[in-house]
Amino acid sequence: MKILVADKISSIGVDFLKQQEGFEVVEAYGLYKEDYSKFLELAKGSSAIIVRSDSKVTREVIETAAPELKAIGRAGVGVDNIDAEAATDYGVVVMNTPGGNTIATAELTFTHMLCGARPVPQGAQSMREGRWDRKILGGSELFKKTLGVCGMGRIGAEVAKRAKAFGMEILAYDPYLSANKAEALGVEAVELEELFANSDYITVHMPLTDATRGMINAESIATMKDGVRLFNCARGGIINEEDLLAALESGKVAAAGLDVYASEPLAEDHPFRSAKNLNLTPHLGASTEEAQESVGLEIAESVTSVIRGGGIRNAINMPSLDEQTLKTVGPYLDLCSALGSLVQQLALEKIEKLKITYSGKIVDLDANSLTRGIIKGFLKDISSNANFVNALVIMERLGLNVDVLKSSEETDYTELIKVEAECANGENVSAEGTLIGKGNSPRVVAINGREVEVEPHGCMLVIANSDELGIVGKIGSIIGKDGVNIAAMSLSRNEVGGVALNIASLDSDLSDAAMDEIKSIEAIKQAKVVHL
Ligand SMILES: NC(=O)C1=CN([C@@H]2O[C@H](COP(=O)(O)OP(=O)(O)OC[C@H]3O[C@@H](n4cnc5c(N)ncnc54)[C@H](O)[C@@H]3O)[C@@H](O)[C@H]2O)C=CC1
Ligand SMILES: O=C(O)CCC(=O)C(=O)O
Repeated sequence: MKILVADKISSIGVDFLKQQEGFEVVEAYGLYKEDYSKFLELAKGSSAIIVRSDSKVTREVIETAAPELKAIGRAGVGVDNIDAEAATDYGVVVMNTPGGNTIATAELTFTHMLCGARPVPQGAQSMREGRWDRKILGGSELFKKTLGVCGMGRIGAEVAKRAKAFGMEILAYDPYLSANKAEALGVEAVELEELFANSDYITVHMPLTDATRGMINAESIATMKDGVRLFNCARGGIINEEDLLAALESGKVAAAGLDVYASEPLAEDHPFRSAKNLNLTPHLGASTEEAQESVGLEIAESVTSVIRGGGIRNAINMPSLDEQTLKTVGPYLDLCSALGSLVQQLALEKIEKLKITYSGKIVDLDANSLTRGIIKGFLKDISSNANFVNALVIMERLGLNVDVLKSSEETDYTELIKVEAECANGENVSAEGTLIGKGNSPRVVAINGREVEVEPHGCMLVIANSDELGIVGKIGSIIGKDGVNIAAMSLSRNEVGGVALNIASLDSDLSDAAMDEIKSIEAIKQAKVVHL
């Protein structure tokens, strides 16, 4: 299995990958920018692609690597360089490593804040240039100043903790910040306008989204204190670059520090490079030994786990599935897939909606994974690449609603999964199943509400017929004549002389001629071979 490491990650991560049996690790640092067609050539057939922020994993890259591509790993937080939608379409898990570079980025932010308060970079530069600029390089203190933190997530919170140690007051703006967390952090949660109006220092720590793009611009800067200091170690574009330049020029903004830019790398002749009171770093937030070791190893482990069919952690395009959850839901997944596939194959009309009901002790399990398992099975014969990642998206694209219910109603089983398909003609097709015995064997225990007991795998002949004498014999002899062995048979009927349901598990498929003969028996209402 080829693992393409497109950006330089820590050698600990690369060594971990190289130690994995069956992995061919291809290191292609810088190739994305230097020779894109060679990069695409290398991407072809990769099971995983690992990046930091230099290489982009676009739809074209994903299409090129598909269908082998299973995982895209981002050694870092921001996934703006990965087309997650395309990855989902192709059933590829996208994972990042939140947390691994939090401290590194919080510390760099604080470095920028300190350099915004005291002109250390300017002082260092003047000393290199042989000057002694004591008189013009005065600064101010962080102590007793107000810091406005926009985005009180992992990094924002770490910055706030450090600011408190420096004796700063902290205002926080984050629409998703709970009152409890604000209290625990000792920060005052406020609206954005209040933060802008009352802060001496403002730092942003949120992703670049439609809501955050240009959040700090000429208009909002005008509402800030004169001499405010601005910092961005999150994503370029949150602070409007032209407006920042103008505000630095006018002195409205006394100092600023940036680690990230609307376009990276920053152009050689970008006006930022000569702006006064502006400290720039080349996207160094995560560039500490510790952070890189942490995210490099973490992403190598996460990618390996996904490729080997293990737990999925920190996935951004599907719910993560830790080893423990996987262990608990694992035994149900074959059953789920079989039930989904069964209703899809048994429906004679166009299906308009799926209804899934979980009853009994299963309601405590991770329903999302089970539902994805059912839908994956449902889509088996509809979409060639349906998997856990893209199952829900494919259903949405097909316009098929999925209702999920957790029921407290008692059933004959300690746990029961029921999958019902509502068809265009108003008829429902349903299959119910459970796990039995110590080995947690999957069993289909009802079809269309009729009790059966069938092991759901291989070839199954499902027959509905009017309950008449000798039908089973007739069917058996046609199957035997066709040279097919019946492994098991389950019979059920609603009432004597009513409608009977026969399910024959077959060792191999029936010929068309045998199927025609079965269908020609007058009492047979429906006969279908399903493959699970
Ligand atoms: N400079 C660098 O090298 C690095 C930059 N980053 C960037 O820093 C940013 C923050 O990272 P983390 O703290 O790890 O992420 P996080 O997900 O823990 O925190 C982001 C916070 O932003 C908040 N938020 C979302 N939309 C918002 C809005 N419209 N207004 C205000 N707040 C909003 C969220 O509620 C969340 O609390 C990300 O953009 C990440 O890509 C992260 C690591 C390194
Ligand atoms: O990999 C890097 O150095 C960039 C880190 C970053 O921006 C992030 O994790 O969001």
